[in-house]
Amino acid sequence: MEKPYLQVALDLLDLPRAVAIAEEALQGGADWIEVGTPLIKSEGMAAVRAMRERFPGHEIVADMKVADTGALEVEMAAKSGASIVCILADADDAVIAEAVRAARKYGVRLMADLINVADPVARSRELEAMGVDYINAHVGIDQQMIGKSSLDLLARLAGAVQIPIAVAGGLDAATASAAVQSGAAIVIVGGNIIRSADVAGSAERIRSAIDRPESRPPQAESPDAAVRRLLEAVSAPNISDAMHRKGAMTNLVSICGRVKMVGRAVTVRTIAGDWAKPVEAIDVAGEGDVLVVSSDGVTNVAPWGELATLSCRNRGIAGVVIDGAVRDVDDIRAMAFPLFARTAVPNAGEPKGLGEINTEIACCGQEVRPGDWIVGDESGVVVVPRERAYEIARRAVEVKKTEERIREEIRRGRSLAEVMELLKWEKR
Ligand SMILES: O=C([C@H](O)CO)[C@H](O)[C@H](O)COP(=O)(O)O
Repeated sequence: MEKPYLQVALDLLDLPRAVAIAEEALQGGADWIEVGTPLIKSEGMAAVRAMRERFPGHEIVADMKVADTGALEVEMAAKSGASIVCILADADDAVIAEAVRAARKYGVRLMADLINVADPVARSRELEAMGVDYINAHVGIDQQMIGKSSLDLLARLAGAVQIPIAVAGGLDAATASAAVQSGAAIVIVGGNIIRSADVAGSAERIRSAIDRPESRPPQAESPDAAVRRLLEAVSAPNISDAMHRKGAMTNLVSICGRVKMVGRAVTVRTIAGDWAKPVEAIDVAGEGDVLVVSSDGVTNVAPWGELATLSCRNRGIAGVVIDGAVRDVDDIRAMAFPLFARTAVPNAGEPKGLGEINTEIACCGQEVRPGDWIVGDESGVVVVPRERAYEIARRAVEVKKTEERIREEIRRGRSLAEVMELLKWEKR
């Protein structure tokens, strides 16, 4: 079998950054350079021309995602220097036929992107018969965030076509290796190369994984464990960014300073400073849960203190959030327990049993339901709705990755405004 190609997808907005990142990726062993769809939308065919001029010896792939006017768009990309042009596999046959005619006329190859195709096997066969040169088993970035896998799509295509198959969608070294073992001839990687602080090193790791693929048994993981693992890897600000800057609780401080908290909510509504319900909720909560206590606006009485905290720690509870006051702060700090509250007061309330456990509550400006995910760190606390937890956790990981590369470019001497092109992207 021919050595698989590594195609780096430059899904960036800024051409000089894209050129610099392409250089580093080639140093790390990438072969083909993809001018990503976001780059084409931001910079147009100038991006394809620039890559052709800067990298004359490499295949330049223009990810046009052609949906209409097949001939015109293939011609534009070909005349700008692309050697491979990407079209949407789902485009009408009339578009595909025109794209194939233009590709032949201008001496370029066509890659059909299976993103969102209902019957990928049947469509791949049709595309091969129509003259498409490569099939791309691609799961798009938004689809990846809800758990769709490009490896699953690739597996469905086994033996379906004779033309080379590319694979794209969230690949890293381990999944790139698995893709090659499943027959991929071209491995396309975007985020896990271009957003890394060490682009050349990341490309190199993927290069060696595809050149010497290893079999690793897939790790079984429950959906809850996956969400927890992902949320533990990111910060509360990463999550807030992933939620379009929503979900943050207000006016809370981390009583123990530098602690991290991740868990599913057990909610408590307590009334008039009652501390019975919050304490009873400790026995309702399980290991890894977070108690979220709404205290009815009361801040002059503490429904929480050291003994409750100790009890939580014994049960393996991940943390506590109270939109009111706590006491015994010095003892709690000695335990370094994740406790978030508005303030501290010395007086406790009475254990009257007023309130409810595990009902929907309003707490620090957020609605919290039992089972929602709660993440806290020194920046504050965010609430992640349970039905979108996996997606938001995945998106937060992407936010963190994006920051890795930005941080590296700032370390190299550029300003944040320059890296982010703030002036260009101000809303007009
Ligand atoms: O084609 C892509 C996507 O639709 C954005 O344009 C990506 O290049 C492709 O998904 C590869 O990128 P990663 O998924 O980040 O590896």
